Amino acid sequence: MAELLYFTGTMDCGKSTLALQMDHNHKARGRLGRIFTSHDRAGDSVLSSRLGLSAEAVEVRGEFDFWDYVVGELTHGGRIDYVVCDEAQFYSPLQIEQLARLVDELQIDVFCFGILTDFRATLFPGSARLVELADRMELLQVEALCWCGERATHNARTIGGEMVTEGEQLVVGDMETRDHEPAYEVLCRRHHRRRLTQARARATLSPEVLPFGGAAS
Ligand SMILES: Nc1ncnc2c1ncn2[C@@H]1O[C@H](COP(=O)(O)OP(=O)(O)O)[C@@H](O)[C@H]1O
Ligand SMILES: Cc1cn([C@H]2C[C@H](O)[C@@H](COP(=O)(O)O)O2)c(=O)[nH]c1=O
Repeated sequence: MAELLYFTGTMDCGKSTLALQMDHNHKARGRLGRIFTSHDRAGDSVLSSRLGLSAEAVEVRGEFDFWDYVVGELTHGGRIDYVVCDEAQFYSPLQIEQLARLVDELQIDVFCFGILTDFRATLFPGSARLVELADRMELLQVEALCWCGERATHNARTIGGEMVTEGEQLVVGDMETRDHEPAYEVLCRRHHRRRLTQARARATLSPEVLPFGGAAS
């Protein structure tokens, strides 16, 4: 029976790597799939992982219709056994519903990967719809860590190391801090609530109370 699966976790916990591995494993068994993504850091129409792997992908824009795309491919003689959908938090609720329809009506496996919540700890609309519709959700096993050593559960947006809470929901970015440019840092809930980023902790806490001797980079 086909399934709609949602693999989720914070930023930088290995979701895109797993997406590429899932594609590889299914392909290796002769199954045919398609890869989709949206606003990948590496650019348009590519699914990239921080481990250096990448693959061509179909870019999912606002008007993109998964049902029309797949039916079009099948009508023209194509075969699709599964789809891999990265950065699924950026898909619209309607697009998530189209994915569920592919599972139910065409028996296509749908593997989605994405973060649940934004920099304000609010669900992305696409992620919320996935939580509502997925057959199963899996939290990635590789734990991204907060600077304090606890499991990171939240995504913070930073500018110059300071956490910000104003701005657009969608701002493509990575974990390295560059002057005046938005970046991201993963934190435990306690430190996300207190807006205590690594830079702020280093500036305000004495080295004795910082974990790892204050040396975490
Ligand atoms: N130099 C490295 N050596 C080993 N693992 C790394 C390295 N750089 C990144 N990683 C791993 O890659 C993960 C990020 O992978 P990625 O698939 O890009 O994450 P996500 O899609 O969840 O943001 C990190 O959590 C880490 O485990
Ligand atoms: C928290 C948050 C993240 N984003 C963006 C930043 C990245 O481009 C992606 C997440 O990619 P990853 O592969 O999971 O690292 O999402 C955003 O636009 N808004 C946010 O609030």
